Amino acid sequence: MTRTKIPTTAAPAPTTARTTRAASKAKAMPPSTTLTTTTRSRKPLASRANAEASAPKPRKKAAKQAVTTSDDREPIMAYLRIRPHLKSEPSTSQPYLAHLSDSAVKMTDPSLSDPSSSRFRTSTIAPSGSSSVYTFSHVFPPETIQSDFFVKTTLPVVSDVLGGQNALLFTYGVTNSGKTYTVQGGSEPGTAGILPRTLDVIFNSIENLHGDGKFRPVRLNGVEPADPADSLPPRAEPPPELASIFSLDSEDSALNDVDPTSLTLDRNYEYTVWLSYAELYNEKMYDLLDSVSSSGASGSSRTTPHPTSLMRKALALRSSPSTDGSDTPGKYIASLSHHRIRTAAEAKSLLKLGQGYRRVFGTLANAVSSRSHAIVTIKILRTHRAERDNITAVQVSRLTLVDLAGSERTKLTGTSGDRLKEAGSINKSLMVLGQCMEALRNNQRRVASSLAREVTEDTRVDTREIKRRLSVVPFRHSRLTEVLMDYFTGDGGRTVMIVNVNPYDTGYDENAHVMRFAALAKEVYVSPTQAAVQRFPGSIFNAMKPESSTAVPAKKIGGRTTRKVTVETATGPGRKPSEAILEVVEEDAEENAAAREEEDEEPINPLVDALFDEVERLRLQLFECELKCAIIEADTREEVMQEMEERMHQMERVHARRLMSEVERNEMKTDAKIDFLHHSGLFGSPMKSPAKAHHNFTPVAESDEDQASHHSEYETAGQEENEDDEEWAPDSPSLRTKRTKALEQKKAVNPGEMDIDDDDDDDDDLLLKKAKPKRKLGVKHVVTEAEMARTAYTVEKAGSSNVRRLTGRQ
Ligand SMILES: Nc1ncnc2c1ncn2[C@@H]1O[C@H](COP(=O)(O)OP(=O)(O)OP(=O)(O)O)[C@@H](O)[C@H]1O
Repeated sequence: MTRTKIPTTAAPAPTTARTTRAASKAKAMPPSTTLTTTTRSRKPLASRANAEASAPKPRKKAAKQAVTTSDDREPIMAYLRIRPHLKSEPSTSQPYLAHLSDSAVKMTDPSLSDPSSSRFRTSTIAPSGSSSVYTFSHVFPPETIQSDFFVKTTLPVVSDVLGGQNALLFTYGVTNSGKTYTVQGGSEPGTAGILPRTLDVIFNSIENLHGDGKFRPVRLNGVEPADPADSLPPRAEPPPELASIFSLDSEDSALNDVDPTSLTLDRNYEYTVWLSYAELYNEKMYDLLDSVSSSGASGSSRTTPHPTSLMRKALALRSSPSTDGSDTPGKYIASLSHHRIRTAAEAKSLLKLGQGYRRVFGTLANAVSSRSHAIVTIKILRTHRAERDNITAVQVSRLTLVDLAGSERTKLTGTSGDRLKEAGSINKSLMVLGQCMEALRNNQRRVASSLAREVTEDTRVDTREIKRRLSVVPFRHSRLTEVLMDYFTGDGGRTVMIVNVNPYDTGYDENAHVMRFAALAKEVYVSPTQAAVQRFPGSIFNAMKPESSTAVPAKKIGGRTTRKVTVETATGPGRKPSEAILEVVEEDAEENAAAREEEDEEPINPLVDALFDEVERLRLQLFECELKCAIIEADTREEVMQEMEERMHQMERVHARRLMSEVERNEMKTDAKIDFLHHSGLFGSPMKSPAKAHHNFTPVAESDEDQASHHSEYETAGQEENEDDEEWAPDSPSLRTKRTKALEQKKAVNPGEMDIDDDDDDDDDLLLKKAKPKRKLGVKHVVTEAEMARTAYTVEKAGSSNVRRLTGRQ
């Protein structure tokens, strides 16, 4: 195995930790400015965290001098990863995301090019424009391989953590966009995700630098003496009944997929690595490595249902005490188990076990994809070799990796009932995360503009005035933001956001929201240089009780949710299907809410809290209404389209029939006229006697057979057309008979005079009359060849002009 040696950042001197913290606090301000603070006032309400994150604490004097340029602050790093189109998925149209450059993408609303397409749209909110350009720290095209992605996004972070800093890395994106693939990886060799690679790099780097594990991490940043038994993983395999139900396969190729990268570390230090794995499901925090207890399967037959009881407790969040050597307003998950790991393979097995439990509970909840946020925390305890027995010299750094659940597409997944509630919880936590980002960014901007005014106008700005204008950052309105808040308040360390997007078949609107979130997040500034190195003064440490003795409630806690679920076991070829009845007991986390409130240093304002709850409730309602509207809109559009299409077809058929009958009628009329002229002897031969002329005229009124055939034709056409059509059909049999009768009467009254043309009110005949003056029968007249040709041309022209008039063509 070849290893790449990469030098890591130099370890910060432990003695500077406090100074750096203070400086970092001041750095949680707008880009390029910072303000040194010396005092810490207590903040009212829930805004304390916000104020600490964003508000400057200017000294009353020399505020101007305190404003200095800072180059060590950076915005949240935002990386975009575009998911490739999978062969297993149906081929779709072009992606709506175009890769412009290494840092920019263009998103084009597909409904603009294909208005009938509804698969992309789930919202009735109009898009802001036809296309938008979004910029990121780096954009990774679909063909990016896992190792390249890891080196560019995560390796620097791992280096920081080994160097004594904290870091947060989280993935954000809609369902099916590739978040889990990015974090955990695929099943093919070489497709390990950033989490297993991180473990590989850590253990490659600390080879021969392992500490003896005398101390273990506790709370957010604390340490305590380790119990020798605690330092071993609790169990390497899941309970047998769960393994049989869900076929957890230990022969996973992902476990053997090892990243060879190694970082160069300071060899004066010894390291121990600790792992915890929690999930946030329905706004409740669970320990995935220590929260499932199983009473063994009682049934002996595989075909008969056997009861299994699964119990897990929701864990509370508590404020990190300042005695842990940090005044970071952070929260930690009380009673979350930390497991010491010695090899990367051990860590991967533990994670696999946790994923198995996550999958178990996810399956019990009928989830088809990750419906919970997974939080993996790797803590590294570093001790100088010269002080390996001194607990006060232990430094703690942590890397938190969060695989966020995708936002639910209610329209496309038909979410309802419990699923809607679950989706509501996910959306709530993601929404609050977005709100926090927005509030932090706005606060930082306000502070920046106030300080800029102070510098340019050389006037002192009232600090209280600045604080008043800062908005509350609602960290406490979701467990997710609560547990991550110390990263966003400026003290946490480097924060990396990975945005996953599937530009093929997921909701355009949802992806547009994700992009907007990313755009917002990368404008929030954090302090990557803040060393989370902790040194504990002996007096402080001795005054503290171990977390395990205070945090773990010994008594049985009420308020549990118990439900029975029937699960069909995994079946394979030759295996009979079997069922298992699982009793799932979930302790209600609300039980601990009172204790949680007690722990908070200051009570929250109930009015503000209630207002926030109301805002969240209304937003959720708005979201649901939008989805309902989208569904109704889509259905209505489809109905209207179908109706319109049907009408258009009908009109097309009617017009086609009209046109045909008109053309036929004109042809017949023209033929009849020419025949009439022939029979009346006007073409080419002298006019015969009037009696003969009359005799010759008669056949023009068609034979009975012809009349019958015409009659049936018109009847058929008449059935299909409007009644009006019959009126203006001048050659209808009835009209023809009338005309013949009138002609005969006229002849009887005045046999010497008879018009050749009797259809005076017809346009065509008018034209014909113009071309050919009336002639009296009995007058000897020879029609010349030129006259005949002119007449034929005029008749033809009249017929085609009629056709043009009907079809509307020129
Ligand atoms: N970069 C990639 N290369 C190849 N396949 C990928 C890639 N990203 C994702 N996939 C595949 O796409 C599918 C969905 O990915 P994944 O499960 O990671 O999505 P997700 O965002 O975690 O979804 P959910 O939030 O519902 O859990 C999986 O089959 C995964 O293997």
